[in-house]
Amino acid sequence: MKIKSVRARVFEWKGKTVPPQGNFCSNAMDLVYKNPASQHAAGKDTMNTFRFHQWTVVEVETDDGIVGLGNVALAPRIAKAIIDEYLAPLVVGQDPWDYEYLNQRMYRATHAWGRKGVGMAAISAVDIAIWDILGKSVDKPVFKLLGGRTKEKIPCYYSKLYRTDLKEMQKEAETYLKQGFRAFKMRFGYGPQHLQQGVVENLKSVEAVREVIGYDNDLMLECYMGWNVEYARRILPKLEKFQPRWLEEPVVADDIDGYAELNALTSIPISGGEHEFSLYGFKQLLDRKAVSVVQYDTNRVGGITMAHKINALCEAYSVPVIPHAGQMHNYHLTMSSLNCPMSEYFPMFDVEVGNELFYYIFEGEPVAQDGFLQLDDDKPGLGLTLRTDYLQQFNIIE
Ligand SMILES: O=C(O)C(=O)C[C@@H](O)CO
Ligand SMILES: [Mg+2]
Repeated sequence: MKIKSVRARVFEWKGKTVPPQGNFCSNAMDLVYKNPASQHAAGKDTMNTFRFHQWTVVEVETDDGIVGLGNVALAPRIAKAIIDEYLAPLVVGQDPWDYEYLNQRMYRATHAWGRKGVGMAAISAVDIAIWDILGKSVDKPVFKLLGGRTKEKIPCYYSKLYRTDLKEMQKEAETYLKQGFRAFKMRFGYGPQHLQQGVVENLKSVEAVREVIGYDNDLMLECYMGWNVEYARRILPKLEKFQPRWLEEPVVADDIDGYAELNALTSIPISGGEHEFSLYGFKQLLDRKAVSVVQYDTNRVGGITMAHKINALCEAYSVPVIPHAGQMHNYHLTMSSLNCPMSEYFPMFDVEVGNELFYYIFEGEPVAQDGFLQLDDDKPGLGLTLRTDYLQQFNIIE
């Protein structure tokens, strides 16, 4: 079997989107003041540069007609250009079963500029499509090629609770508590630039959610790189009483020493990894004890080939892996490793930040039942197909 072609298309959502609400989500751009001289990169809402209403879909076809589906959501147009220009020529004519060779070929050929960020995300999309082909070619789900079923079903956590009105957040938590979720991730809305009032607001929001879900359910806290070490040093001790399962991405991904200091500071585990890339990136995080939970995203980190290696590395360090965002490319890694205790889960919503877009492009994503997800032993490959019913709401760039 040989790879015959690689097709990368950018799906640009032109449908309805939910406008920014409240303080939504602290993030890295919060620490950059709005310069009146020019349009702030994030426009009105600082989360703007992190919203992604496009997705690049990759279809790798073999000479015997198998089509593998891959995807990338970071800088989709740039990722498409990288795939068209650099990656496709490296894999066309090759045997998809040589997936380690092909992953290394793409990683090394683009190493001068692509070892972090969108270069690795583009490689991820091609690699995911290759694994879809492998599963389809032997009529097995991808997780069966990675180690098989390690769980009867996958526990998942409800992930949203962006910082809007506290009563709204409590209603949202109540709704999903009633749907059987036993773990919840909420977002802070305030950071250093909001001074002590912001600290008070952050603590109030955690208290409000804890009031609804109680203390016999997991609560995770998301900062999305919106703090700095000084601010985190001040607020973390105040958060311990809420017993969070982890606090996520307090500072920018490059501040590994900052992560390590905060991870050792209190009883609250620090998590991260959705903005880290390659096996070596995670070795660095583990060697420096920067995180207590690893959260790579398989469509960013270097694909299934790379994520599978990182799963093994994290197991050796006894650091659990709970991949970012849910989505099928991550669920197969979680199902196939005992060191992956649960998955993140965004139910299908109106398009807001962009994580939801996956549901509007792909058919086959599992729907959580009572806080669990199931993968099908008899669905070959990733178990995804392209939807047609929302196609009208996308601009598609070939
Ligand atoms: O789901 C996450 O962990 C993310 O970082 C998504 C982003 O929307 C902010 O939470
Ligand atoms: Mg996150």
